Parts: sequence; C-alpha cells; structure tokens
Amino acid sequence: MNIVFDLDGTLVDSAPDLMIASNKMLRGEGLEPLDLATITSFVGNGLPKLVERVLRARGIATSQFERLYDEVRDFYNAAPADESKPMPGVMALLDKLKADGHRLGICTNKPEEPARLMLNLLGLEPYFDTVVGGDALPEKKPHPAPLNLAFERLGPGARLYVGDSEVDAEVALAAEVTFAIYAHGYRKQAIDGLPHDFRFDHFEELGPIIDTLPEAETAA
Ligand SMILES: O=C(O)COP(=O)(O)O
Ligand SMILES: [Mg+2]
Repeated sequence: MNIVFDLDGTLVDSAPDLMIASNKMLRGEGLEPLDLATITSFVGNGLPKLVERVLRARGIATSQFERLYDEVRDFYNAAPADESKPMPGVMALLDKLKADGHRLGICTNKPEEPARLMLNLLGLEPYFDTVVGGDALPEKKPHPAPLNLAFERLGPGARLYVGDSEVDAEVALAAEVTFAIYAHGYRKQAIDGLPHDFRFDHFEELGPIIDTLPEAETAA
C-alpha cells in the first residue's frame, strides 16, 4: 500500500537542531536562547512560522522577519542533523515496510531543502519514493493539497498517513485518509481529542497495524 509519513516529531526527533539554529540567530541579536520544550512547541507549521514564533517569544519586531528568517534557514541548512535522530524503531520499521513492498513517502511542512538534507544525513532518504516539503505548493498542511500530492506521486493503492500532531490529524481528515498517530511526538493536546484511526507508542507497533490494513482498495 501507499504510506506517507510526517517528518518532524514523527520519523525524526528534529527539534534539537531547530533549537540550535534559532539560538545562533538569537545570540547574534544579543538575546537569550530558547529552551528545547519551547522550540518543540513551535514546530509543525513550517520553518517560517517557527521563526515567527521565535521572534514573538523574544519581542523582536516583525519588520526584522526576512533578515532573521534567512539567518535561521542558513544555520539550519548547514546543520540539520547534528543532534537530530530517527525516533526509536523507525529504521527497523522502514526496513520491514520496504521488504514488504510498500511505497513510502514524506509530507512535511519543513522546507524541502533541509528535509532532504536531514533525510540524507540520517540515512533515511533511500526508503522514500517522494518527499513533499512545506514549500512545494502554495498551501501547507493542514490543507490537504500537499498530502494529496504525496499520495498521487506514489500511485494507486490504499492510503495510510502517519503523523504526530494536531496538524496531521486535521490534514488526514481533510484528505480522507486513514491516520495513525504516534503518541510521543510534538503534539500539544491529548490524543483522545484528535481524530485518528490508530495510535501507537513505539514504531515496532506500527508494522502489525499496517499488516491488518486492506491492500487493494484505493482511498477516495
Ligand atoms: O514545522 C515544520 O517545519 C515541520 O513539521 P512536520 O515535519 O511535522 O510537518
Ligand atoms: Mg510533525
């Protein structure tokens, strides 16, 4: 079947490098760094939105956005995977899914350039037939267009989306695809309040869930 994954907080614990890039920018402005929990709470709506939230948290005028966004982006593109790691069990799951013949894709709100760099540095890129980044289309998740594009690129077949956040629950609903939510990502609300078909606490639980899904039917 066709399986599309979210990236930050789902496949990869990526917040540490987002924090480092943001804090390099803040240090350059003579401002205090932000901690990991704060930066983690800013992830999920794309890098421009994260930078916007960083500026707001440190009382920086929005007129400075373009210059400071470029700084964070350049710091991040230079080191997107120094401290970031695949979530526990991800590599074993991807090996199994590839061996079982599934087609895999990524739909992330992270811009495509750092997304691909990070995947490459972590050895994840070969598993994926497509990567749709947050700057691939004018719309970002939770708009269904990027997720639909990822599935269209994978071709016909049953569809499963795997993500970690409010944004992912919303986009799955909008795109009318089966949704599995990872319980230990960057979500802010309780899982029970988010629409989902499956939840899992460890990636070793996801293989058996996928094995129960019908292969043939094409999602609407
Ligand atoms: O907010 C981001 O930049 C990326 O987040 P996502 O991979 O969870 O979509
Ligand atoms: Mg995510």
